[in-house]
Amino acid sequence: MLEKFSKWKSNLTPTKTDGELELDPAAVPRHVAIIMDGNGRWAKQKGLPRIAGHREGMKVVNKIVRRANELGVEVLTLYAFSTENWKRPKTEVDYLMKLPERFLGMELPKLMEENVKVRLMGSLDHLPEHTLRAVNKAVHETKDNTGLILNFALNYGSRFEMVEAMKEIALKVEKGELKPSDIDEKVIESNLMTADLKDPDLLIRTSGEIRLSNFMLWQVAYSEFWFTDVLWPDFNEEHFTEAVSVYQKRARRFGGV
Ligand SMILES: CCc1cc(N2CCCCCC2)n2ncc(-c3ccc(F)cc3)c2n1
Repeated sequence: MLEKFSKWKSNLTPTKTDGELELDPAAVPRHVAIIMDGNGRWAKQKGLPRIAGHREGMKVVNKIVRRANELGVEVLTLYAFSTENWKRPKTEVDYLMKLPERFLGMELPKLMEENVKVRLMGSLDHLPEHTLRAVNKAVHETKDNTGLILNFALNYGSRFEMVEAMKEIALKVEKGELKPSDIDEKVIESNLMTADLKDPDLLIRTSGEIRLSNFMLWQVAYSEFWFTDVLWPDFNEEHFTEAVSVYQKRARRFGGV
């Protein structure tokens, strides 16, 4: 089983340079979701504080958003902060909560130029006011853009999302808007935070961990998974292109249905 898993992991560096990877523009995954893992480990390996890894990781977000947009990806979901991350030291959480405004302060003009639409998913009401202000401003300013949907998962947890969906459905049954026999996959999906999005075609996780970590558990039921040992701060456009190339090869092998 272990060697089966190890097949999933790509090498530390792309097997080919970007120029050699042939991608089929008609078979680009519409929705790519990424668990951006390995920031703390990257910092530790370099003898730096953990926040240095998060800062470096934020620069990678920029590069991958650009590459995804270039390739024609429709939705890019990035797992930026999980419901479990609140357990980290306060100093680290405080630093993380400043990253959205730092990122948007630098990148929002370019995101506008590139017709990118910023979207959020998670329990946003628990975020600090300054974080909320920054992300809501970006969502508002980009709401009419029609290009790549950049979906940040902030204070997101899949089990919480599913519990909330079940509560909403139970309420609709209680109010007589729904019968229990009406409840099917479509009803559940329409009550999830991703109701307006297609499921991820490709899930990428960096840093060598082979786990979902309570991320989009319902939505990734049929997704292709691509795990890489590369730590997020070392992840680059070539790694992203390689993940898309591997996705396309698998799709071809399984008839792409
Ligand atoms: C709130 C925690 C957090 C952490 C974080 N990291 C740290 C963890 C993962 C690596 C990437 C850098 N980033 N990077 C961008 C954002 C961001 C979020 C929303 C938004 F609208 C614009 C940017 C971000 N947010």
